[in-house]
Amino acid sequence: MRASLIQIAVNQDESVHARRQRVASLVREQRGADLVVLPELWPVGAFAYESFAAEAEPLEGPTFEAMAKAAAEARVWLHAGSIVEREGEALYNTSLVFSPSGELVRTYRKIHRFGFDEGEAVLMAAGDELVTVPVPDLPLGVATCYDLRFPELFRGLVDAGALAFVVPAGWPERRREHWTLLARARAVENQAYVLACGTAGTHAGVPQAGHSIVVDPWGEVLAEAGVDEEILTVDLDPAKVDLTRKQFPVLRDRVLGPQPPTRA
Ligand SMILES: O=C(O)CCC(=O)C(=O)O
Repeated sequence: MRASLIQIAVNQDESVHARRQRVASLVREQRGADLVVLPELWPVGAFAYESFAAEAEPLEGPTFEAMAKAAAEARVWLHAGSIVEREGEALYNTSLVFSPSGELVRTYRKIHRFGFDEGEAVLMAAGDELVTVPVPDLPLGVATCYDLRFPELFRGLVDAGALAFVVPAGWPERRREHWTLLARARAVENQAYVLACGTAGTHAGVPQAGHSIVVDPWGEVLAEAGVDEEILTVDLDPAKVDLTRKQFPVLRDRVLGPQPPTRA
């Protein structure tokens, strides 16, 4: 299974509309991949809090339209990162996942909002549902950015059958070491692939970490981006998850939680 992570530069000198067009064409260029992943809140910028309300979209708004079309044209599973979703008065940080026919198959509303008593934590409502995506051979568990700091969410996704985690983010440069360390930790402790796709550039005065990263179920880094816009393309072997879990069956030794489902 071939995956492409598109680490988009999110700078405020590009309009949301122009970025949407540009990203749609980058997705179309990934034809031949099985899975394409985009970062968190790439239309508006994860730290552009002052623009959240103005750029909020209904679920089936302009980003949905552009990404559904791009997924169908490229014939890929597309984790289209997240948008500021408006439902009634509430805003959510909502990820959209499309099938290769361009059908919206899953949405995920970020559960852990970042900012403590500011920013996203006060402007957005929290999701409350774990979400997995039935990609053939490699079921995905999804999480968003700050969620990476909460291992219980990932354990829940393993219990729901995830063999790989997709984590779109807009992680800031000043905590880049945490980003790569936590991505590897989630892979090692759950014996699963981690595909963590961040943003490049600077918006709202916050330089982004870049360094999108793909980690295998043994914790080896398969690919890691630099700080600029970049596309990472990696080949994943779903059998490696089963093999790692069989050869070093640490998940079987869990005392405090349920056993993950066994696969034939
Ligand atoms: O946890 C962090 O250090 C960054 C999280 C973040 O930027 C976010 O969730 O938007």
